[in-house]
Amino acid sequence: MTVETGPQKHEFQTEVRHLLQLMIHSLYSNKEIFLRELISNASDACDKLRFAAIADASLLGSDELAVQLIPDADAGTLTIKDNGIGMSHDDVIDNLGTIARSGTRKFMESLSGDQKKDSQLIGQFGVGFYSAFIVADKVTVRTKRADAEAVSWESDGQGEFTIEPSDKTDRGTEVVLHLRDDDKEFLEPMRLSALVRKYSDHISLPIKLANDKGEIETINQARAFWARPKSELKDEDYKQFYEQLTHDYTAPLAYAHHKVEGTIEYTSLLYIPARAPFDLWDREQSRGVQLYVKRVFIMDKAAELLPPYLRFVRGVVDTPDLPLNVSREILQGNRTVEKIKNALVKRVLDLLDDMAANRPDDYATFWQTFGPVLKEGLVEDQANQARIAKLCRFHSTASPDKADVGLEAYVARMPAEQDGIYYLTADTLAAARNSPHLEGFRARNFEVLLLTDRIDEWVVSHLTEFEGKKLESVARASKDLESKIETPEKARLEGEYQDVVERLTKVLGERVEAVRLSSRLTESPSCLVAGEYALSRRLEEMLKRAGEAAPASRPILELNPTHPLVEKLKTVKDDDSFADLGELLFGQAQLAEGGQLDDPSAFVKRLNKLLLGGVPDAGRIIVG
Ligand SMILES: Nc1ncnc2c1ncn2[C@@H]1O[C@H](COP(=O)(O)OP(=O)(O)OP(=O)(O)O)[C@@H](O)[C@H]1O
Repeated sequence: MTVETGPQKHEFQTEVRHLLQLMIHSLYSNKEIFLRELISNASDACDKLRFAAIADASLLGSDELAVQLIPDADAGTLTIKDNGIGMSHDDVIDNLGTIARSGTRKFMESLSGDQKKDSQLIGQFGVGFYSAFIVADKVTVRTKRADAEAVSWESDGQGEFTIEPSDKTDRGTEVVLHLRDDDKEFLEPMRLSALVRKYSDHISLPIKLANDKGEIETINQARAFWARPKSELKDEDYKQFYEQLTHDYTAPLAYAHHKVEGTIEYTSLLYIPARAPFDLWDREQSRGVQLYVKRVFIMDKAAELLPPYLRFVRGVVDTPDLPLNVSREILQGNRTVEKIKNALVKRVLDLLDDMAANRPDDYATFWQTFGPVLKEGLVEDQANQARIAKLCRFHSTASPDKADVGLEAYVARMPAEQDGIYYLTADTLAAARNSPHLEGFRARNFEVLLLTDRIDEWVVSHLTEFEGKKLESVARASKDLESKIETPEKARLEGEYQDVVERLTKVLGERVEAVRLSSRLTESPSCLVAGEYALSRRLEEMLKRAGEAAPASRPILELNPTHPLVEKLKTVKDDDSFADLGELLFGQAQLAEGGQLDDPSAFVKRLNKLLLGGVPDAGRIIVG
């Protein structure tokens, strides 16, 4: 029997193979980013060690945590060495052979072929290590955890990797890149220093490199960025730190840096990004700012420091007022955390107020990207509801193409005789713009907000007034609206139509609560409105589509007494013809608001009958 010795062979997970191929072929003109990714991993590894050392101080020893770059011109290798947490045999297999992240597939789907954009995606999806293969045709990783045997991992990035024991004795990881012939530039110390300053200057860990005289120097700033005085920092620095923090290479829209001393002490540096992360809508995804306690990294996404509706905010919070061994459990319900959180919410809202007031174009970008998320705050954060409401922007009949109408501006231009803030909810902007419900409001020059986000229906059920003005749906039978749309002819028309209304109520039976004349319509023949206390029609429709049992409320059918089709009803004596026309008016009212017909085929049959000349012809039927 032979005992197998030497390196163990493993195959890469299929996805890793694809990823490697994509990476190598799509990023050759932006090669340098590999250094940023590997330094970032090394720095994370040191953060992890520092964190582990909170429970076991012996881990830290006397060494300063640092990253070292070691170019070796003779061997043609560049080594990125750290004395961080290191990896065990199993860690190596898990981390450097598979991609356990759900983000990977999305990453690959997001690759656009535009190298600049694609290189920016890499860091965001947690696939940074593999960028080593952009410049290396072989990568060797030697690594050791304090509590495990050292291992050596090696691969040419083709489909397999090997693992074997290593003689490394000190804790940490060395990533040795066997540079391709074309990529030997990354052996030059000048080039390496320039790259570190470009990408990694604000990593709080020292990054070291030997100079021409062989002396080891720190080549970056190596100080916690947020702990530096504001006066020392330029706009550019804030942007660079943002890139390092988020791997998002689109400049942020705004940032705020504060040092607070008083009953609670903290430093916060908060950013509003200009673009949404791919998982913004995934409510399961972790989110939040980084938490440090006395400069020691504690956790990456401390969700407790900001409410969910501000989950787009990125940044860092550093406080001496929490214990170093703070866990997520301790964060929950902690009073210090609660206080910091309230203060951070104010800071973010201040930042947004300022942007809205002084930089409307940036604010428009913000709103387009994160508006629907911020709106959740109207529901979630009662205490700040009024402030959030001011920050919201909507489409309206006065601005149908751009969501740029704020409630303050709306109220400021309301005509004297208007006293509510009117809105219409619909599935699409097109449906909203063309809704028959708007006709009467347009005719009277009352602006109507057009709400088409899924969340809007929920929002208006919580935001019931703004600056003392009630928000009112135009698709609701509010008495208030009724009185406004009164016309002098109303009584006369009502007399004229009494018979039609009675007959139609009989035809439609259980399906409607009532039939009545409308003066909100000026062009369309009919529309449906919800009773004053009923669920909104759209909410009901949404619940129905989601398979939920919506409390069955019946709509009110309103008829436009000046429309020829409605006028025709008065003259149709034959009951069947009357029913046909009545059903069609009811059906089109359902369709016009994006609803579903109860019996579409019957509707189509009736429509065809009328198209083929069966329009209840008053003359003929009277004669008949
Ligand atoms: N120098 C290192 N020391 C210890 N572990 C490392 C090191 N480099 C990589 N790893 C491990 O390998 C994993 C995969 O690294 P990779 O760069 O592909 O993704 P990531 O670092 O998790 O994601 P992101 O780049 O978004 O931070 C890391 O999560 C880490 O556990």
